[in-house]
Amino acid sequence: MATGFFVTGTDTGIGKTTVSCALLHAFSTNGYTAAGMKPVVSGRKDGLWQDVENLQAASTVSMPRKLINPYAFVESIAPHIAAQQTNIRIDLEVIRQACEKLQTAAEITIVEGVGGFMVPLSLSGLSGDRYDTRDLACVLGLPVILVVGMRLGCLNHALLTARAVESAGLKLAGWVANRIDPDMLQPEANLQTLVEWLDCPLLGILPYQAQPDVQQLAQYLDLSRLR
Ligand SMILES: Nc1ncnc2c1ncn2[C@@H]1O[C@H](COP(=O)(O)OP(=O)(O)OP(=O)(O)O)[C@@H](O)[C@H]1O
Ligand SMILES: C[C@H](N)[C@H](N)CCCCCC(=O)O
Ligand SMILES: [Mg+2]
Repeated sequence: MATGFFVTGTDTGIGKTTVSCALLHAFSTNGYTAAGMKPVVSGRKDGLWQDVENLQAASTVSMPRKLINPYAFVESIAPHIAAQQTNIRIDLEVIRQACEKLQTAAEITIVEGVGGFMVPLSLSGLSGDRYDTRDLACVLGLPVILVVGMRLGCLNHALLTARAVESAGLKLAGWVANRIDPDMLQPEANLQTLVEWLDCPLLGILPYQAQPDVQQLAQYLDLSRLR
């Protein structure tokens, strides 16, 4: 099995952190040491970057903040715009080295992306200067786990993302159905569609929980299905 996974999703706010934390718990329940990483975060609330806090809390090893989260921006905006505003260049090599250190400290590293799979990270979008979260996943060279936030529109987003992962030359290790919308119509038919159309294993179906409990949600994940 791989020693790390890059967790991407169908959008921002669809459960990447929730699933990443559940994965960390699932791995630690299975006897692995596990470290969470959020290379780039934007959006500080009440003095905290909640994604980083949650991943840190779900990890079994204690690592320096700078390694867990090399880049943190205050405003809740696209990271390359936040980077531009603060004159900070997101350096993929810095992230790669931090990830490598986490990987030597823990048996499994779970890296949460930012937003969806093709979020700009470079300061400039002019051709030649461009890189995004897909390039980050490639630099880390980790197999990808796709979190699908189950709501109307997710079929298109999930299939586009799977195609982008594959055309980047990365392995899709599995996908997770996260029931974020309790009122979604035809959830089973949508789920079945993705089972048929996504060419990677379904690792679990996480139920809707008004107050998500990542330790409980971990029980819905079957790590033995990871490809
Ligand atoms: N299974 C679930 N049931 C109910 N609510 C959920 C579930 N999974 C996630 N949520 C809620 O949805 C919101 C977004 O989840 P989360 O922060 O994990 O998304 P994300 O994809 O990591 O977002 P971001 O793009 O900001 O990193 C949170 O309020 C979270 O508690
Ligand atoms: C602020 C939010 N929660 C994330 N941290 C950043 C999401 C970036 C999305 C960029 C985009 O695709 O438009
Ligand atoms: Mg998150």
